[in-house]
Amino acid sequence: RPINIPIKNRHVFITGGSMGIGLAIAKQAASEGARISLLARSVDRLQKAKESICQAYEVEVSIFSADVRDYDAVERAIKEAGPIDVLVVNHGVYYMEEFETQGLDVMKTMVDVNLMGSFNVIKAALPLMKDRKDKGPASIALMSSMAGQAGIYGFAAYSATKFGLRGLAEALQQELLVNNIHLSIIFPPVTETSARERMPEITKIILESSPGMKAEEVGKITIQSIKSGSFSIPCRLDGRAVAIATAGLSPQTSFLMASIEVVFAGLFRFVALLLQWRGYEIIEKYNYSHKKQQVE
Ligand SMILES: NC(=O)C1=CN([C@@H]2O[C@H](COP(=O)(O)OP(=O)(O)OC[C@H]3O[C@@H](n4cnc5c(N)ncnc54)[C@H](OP(=O)(O)O)[C@@H]3O)[C@@H](O)[C@H]2O)C=CC1
Ligand SMILES: CCCCCCCCCCCCCCCC(=O)[C@@H](N)CO
Repeated sequence: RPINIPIKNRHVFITGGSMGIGLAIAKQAASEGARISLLARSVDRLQKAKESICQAYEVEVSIFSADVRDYDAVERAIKEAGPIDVLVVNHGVYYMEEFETQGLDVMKTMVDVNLMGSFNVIKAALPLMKDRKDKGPASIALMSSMAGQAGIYGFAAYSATKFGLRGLAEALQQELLVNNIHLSIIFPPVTETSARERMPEITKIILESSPGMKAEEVGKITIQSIKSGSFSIPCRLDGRAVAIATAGLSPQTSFLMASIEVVFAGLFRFVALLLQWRGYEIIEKYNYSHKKQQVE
């Protein structure tokens, strides 16, 4: 069913809100009159983020320093912040490398921060979210990635964590229906943020056809789509196409989008196969010209 989730005068709590996409989401929510809480590790960056929001908008901003891997620290922060109406689980780390050479310690960091960290945040926030004053429709939004809709060369471990968030969102939505809490999951393409982007050559070539987005655009779309209760949130036309191709058994709050998914399912599968074809061609050419062994 279609749903409306108000933002104005409500409490929006954003993990990883001190920079990049999280800060852009915070600024968009602030511009729409929300009370903001930010959680991240570096106090310095949190302070700067708070200043930059308060300079532009007259809203209350609270900051909390905690590592999402530390459940007790997360719980303390959330209890201090008070009942949450919109929880944006945005924190995340990414390291792109072939699975074979990437260290297990690096993979574990991604699992611990991206997946376990998200469990910690949601688990700590749920009791307070159920306790929210107005009992109006509330939201939990998870930050995935287009690499959480499709596996891409060099993203093996990262993709696994971002695919994981989708399973979490689909299952949790069924549990939280009774509490009028609505799940969203965002799938941005490569976004210009401060984070360093070292990646394999092949990954670079595959991503060449997908231009970068600005964090501000992702922030705008995220808040706008949370308000309209969208479950899957693609960020651009290409993302929309991938979302239709990978709709699977995910919920859909828009009758229009549901109809498009049903009618064009076959066509979008065809387009997906063309994309794979092109991707595999890139990989085969690269391997051939670098004289890597190739199985026919
Ligand atoms: N940039 C991109 O191209 C894309 C990014 N994404 C996803 O969007 C989200 C944000 O990415 P982006 O803005 O680029 O990232 P940034 O690196 O710019 O910001 C990450 C934020 O998360 C916080 N953070 C990182 N680790 C922890 C931790 N252990 N505990 C608490 N906070 C933490 C950081 O603060 P601090 O370090 O101080 O803790 C910071 O506020 C991530 O989930 C990412 O996977 C998805 C698609 C594309
Ligand atoms: C052989 C397979 C071909 C498939 C083609 C699909 C094309 C989609 C490109 C989308 C790129 C999204 C990357 C997300 C980056 C991210 O999450 C950041 N953290 C890293 O920059």
